[in-house]
Amino acid sequence: MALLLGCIADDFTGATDLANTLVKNGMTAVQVIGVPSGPLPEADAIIIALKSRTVPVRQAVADSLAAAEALLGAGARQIFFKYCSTFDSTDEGNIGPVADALAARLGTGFAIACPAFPTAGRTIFQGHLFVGAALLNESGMENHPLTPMRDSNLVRVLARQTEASVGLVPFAVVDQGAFAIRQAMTRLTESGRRYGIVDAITDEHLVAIGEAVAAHALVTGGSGVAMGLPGNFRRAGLLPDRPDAATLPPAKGALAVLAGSCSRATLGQIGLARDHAPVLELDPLETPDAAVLTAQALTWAEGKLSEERPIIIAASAPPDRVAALQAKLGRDAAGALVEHVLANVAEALVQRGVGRLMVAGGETSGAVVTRLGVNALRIGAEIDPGVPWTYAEPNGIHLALKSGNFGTRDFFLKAFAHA
Ligand SMILES: Nc1ncnc2c1ncn2[C@@H]1O[C@H](COP(=O)(O)OP(=O)(O)O)[C@@H](O)[C@H]1O
Ligand SMILES: O=C(O)[C@@H](O)C(=O)COP(=O)(O)O
Repeated sequence: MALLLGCIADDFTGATDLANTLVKNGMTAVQVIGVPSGPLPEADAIIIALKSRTVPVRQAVADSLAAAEALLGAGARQIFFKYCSTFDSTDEGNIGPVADALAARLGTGFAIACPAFPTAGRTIFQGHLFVGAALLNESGMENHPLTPMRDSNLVRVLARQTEASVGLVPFAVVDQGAFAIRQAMTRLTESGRRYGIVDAITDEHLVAIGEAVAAHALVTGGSGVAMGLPGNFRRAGLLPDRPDAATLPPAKGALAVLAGSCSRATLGQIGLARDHAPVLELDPLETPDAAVLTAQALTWAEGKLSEERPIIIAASAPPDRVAALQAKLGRDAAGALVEHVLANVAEALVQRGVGRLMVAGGETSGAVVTRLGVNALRIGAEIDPGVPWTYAEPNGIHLALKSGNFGTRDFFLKAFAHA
């Protein structure tokens, strides 16, 4: 099986989200953890999951270029740079600098930037990103612990992260389909734009955008716009029908949820789960000590592990408590403390028989998956848009990596009905 699409994702939940979209649209896809040191697995699409969303710019660029090299070396025909559907980044980056570096490596003068994901409520109109009915900067994302998003105008946000000039392919063009989009991109290129934010409100728009970028060396965006890419390979006769792309080995072992996301969605999911499953809420503000918090969690979990009902351990907190911990320790140290604790707990729980583990939060998932020594994730059935169960290799456990913002309120409970 020849590699068709080579993907670089800036966090681990995002990588799973993208892999899920590609599998649903008929590609086999494997998520590889970190820049691979050996040969890549066989698949139509490989998604290299990096933890590059919030690291220093220079490291994000170096890791992304190394990932691109591995994918190109394996024969990838197109490179997809996946970032968050809420465009999570800071004014320094890392979306702009990584896109710049990949564009230079691939020798391309233009790439789209389209994080839209209408199924999950992310739409773009006149360059402004909406989350449901709210502008990005009024959606709760303005309080994100690591990447607060305080401007919904993506042309402006991306322009702050790159020397290159950024334009817009507006709704009125996108709505006319692939040919019109292609013409608009040509006009942008001719007027010196190196990036085009592309409006999209429906899946039909995303499919048309996907078709319009068939010949692009580099595509950047959320998982939504990837839904149009398998069709390009199919039309080119490169992708056969793959009816069972999402089958995993049977799941076994005890159930657990670890939550490090402080998003509104995750806080709501924990709130609902309290009535149905044992929930431990860690308090890093009261006890900013990783060893003590880890011990608290493991003592609490004793005797509670079961194959029927998940235990839930959460560090998640509302914005005022997150801000208080950050004021005490600094933003990065606060995040790192909680990630370290949840990685410790994950490692110990797996040693104690947890075989089906849900992790809420992208950075949190990065810390947990790295600690567990996972090399690759095979993609299984979807629980909610953007979140599939996966099978971790070589560990043999089932993992679900939930973007903080994704999932219905009963997500933690219904997830295990699929496991
Ligand atoms: N109580 C808390 N105080 C401060 N930071 C926290 C707290 N709980 C979690 N965090 C940190 O917040 C960040 C959440 O980011 P992430 O896991 O990517 O979630 P999301 O998917 O919602 O973006 C992580 O770095 C996590 O360690
Ligand atoms: O595109 C998305 O929204 C997700 O795939 C994603 O990137 C998740 O990031 P976190 O919200 O930090 O988990």
